[in-house]
Amino acid sequence: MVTMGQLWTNTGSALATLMFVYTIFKQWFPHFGDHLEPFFKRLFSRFYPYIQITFHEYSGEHFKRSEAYLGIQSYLSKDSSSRAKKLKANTTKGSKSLVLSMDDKEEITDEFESVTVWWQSKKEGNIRQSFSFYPAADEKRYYMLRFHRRDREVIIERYLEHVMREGKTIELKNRERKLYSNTPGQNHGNQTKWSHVTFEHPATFDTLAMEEKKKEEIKSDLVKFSRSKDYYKKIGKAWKRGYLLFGPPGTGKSTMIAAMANFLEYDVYDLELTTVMDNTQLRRLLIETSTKSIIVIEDIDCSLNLTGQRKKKEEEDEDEDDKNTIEKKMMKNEGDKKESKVTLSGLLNFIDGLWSACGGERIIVFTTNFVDKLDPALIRKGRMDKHIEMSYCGFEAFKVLAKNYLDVEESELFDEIKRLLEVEGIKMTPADVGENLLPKSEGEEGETCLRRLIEALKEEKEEAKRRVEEDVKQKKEEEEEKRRRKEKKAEKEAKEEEEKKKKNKIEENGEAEH
Ligand SMILES: Nc1ncnc2c1ncn2[C@@H]1O[C@H](COP(=O)(O)OP(=O)(O)OP(=O)(O)O)[C@@H](O)[C@H]1O
Ligand SMILES: [Mg+2]
Repeated sequence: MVTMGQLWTNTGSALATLMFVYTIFKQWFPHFGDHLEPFFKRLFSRFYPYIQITFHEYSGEHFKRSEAYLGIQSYLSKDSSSRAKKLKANTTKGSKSLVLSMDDKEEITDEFESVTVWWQSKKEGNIRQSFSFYPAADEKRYYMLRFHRRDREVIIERYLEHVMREGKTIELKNRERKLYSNTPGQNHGNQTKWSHVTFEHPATFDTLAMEEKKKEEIKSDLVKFSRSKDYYKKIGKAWKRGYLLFGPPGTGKSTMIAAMANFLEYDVYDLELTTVMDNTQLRRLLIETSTKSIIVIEDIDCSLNLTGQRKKKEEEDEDEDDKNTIEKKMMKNEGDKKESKVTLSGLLNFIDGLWSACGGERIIVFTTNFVDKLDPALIRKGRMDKHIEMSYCGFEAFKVLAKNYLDVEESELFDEIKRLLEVEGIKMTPADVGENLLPKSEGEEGETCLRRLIEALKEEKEEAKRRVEEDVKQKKEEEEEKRRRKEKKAEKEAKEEEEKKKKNKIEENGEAEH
């Protein structure tokens, strides 16, 4: 009895012999071979159980490298570097490291859902006679995927998508990240355009001085967001998330943005609203941003520089309600200034209008020193989904800084610092703490730096006391001034009233005489 395996082996070797004979035959009788070729192909495909798909490096117009080819190259780079025997190393534009891929004519296998596939890197074209460093123009490279025809469904429906998705992820990981800023271009009239530099900020969540719990919460929020493509699709929401970072200057708002970008490996778009002419330009800038990016608007409360005008108005009308909303600022901006006509509604449209959904995965971060000044419409949940307060340095945050700056994790001086920060409640920003901890000369001891910090904290306490006293004094003076003005006003009004009465009396008397 012949087993199935033996049958396949026999058929395979019979086919191979037939192909060999056919090749010889074709060499001797080239014209006759043309008639037989379709027949042989049909015969061959009936018994050959594999399917092949080729992915050419250049396909279509414009001599652009095919996305599929590049995706496969990235996908295979992770496996080929450990499995293939002959590798090619390439630097590609915008990539931060070498990309290893298998060399021509190499083959590796891959497994997916218990299905085995074979990838081959191939090259076709004329063999050159002369030596040259450059590839021949007629050399064509391609990847060939081979799999059993019983696995057709798995491969076509799921494996190829998996390869493309993984490849894209590896490509994105390998790319050099960029920091974009919008500057008015000289060649484009007043149009503002994105220009970029390589993003190389060293801040990470490890170096960020903040309570561990808060840090972990933000990190898991970011991770959850970046993995929620399908979830956002399911609930019908654009795949974006808004963060509002607020707190006094020097508490690490900008540093946090850099840490977020490094953590998620996103690009950063630093949007300067004051150079944006109008809502149309704002929209255009948004459309030009790429996926996997953080769009940052720093100091949103003073992005549109109108505080001067606001002050004038306040001086004229003292009793005016002190509701300093962005909308008011922007409305005035629209009327008085020619430079920027970005309105609150334009900005809101930018955040959650239809345009914000193009391109996918984006984080929008606003920073401000004065959260109370912002219009509630701007910071409501859904627009700014997560509000993060960046505050003065606590003991836990100090420990992170001491470790980063001085490599000190324990010291007897820590108790005193803890007392000053927690019991005395001295407020010092992480920026100032860091400055005090920074060794000022080569070989300065960690202990010296810690003592300097203790001194600075004590000084800060005195300074804060002085500030409070001054504030009280100033408030008193202001109230006194206000009272005086009110008195003056009342006096003036009484005087006017008296004069009015006098005038009326004279008129009445005059009429009586007539
Ligand atoms: N939480 C922090 N962790 C680590 N370093 C910090 C932190 N806060 C501030 N720093 C240090 O202080 C410097 C200033 O911080 P940063 O620019 O992030 O403050 P900011 O809150 O953005 O201030 P501003 O409101 O003035 O823009 C940074 O270079 C950083 O080294
Ligand atoms: Mg900042």
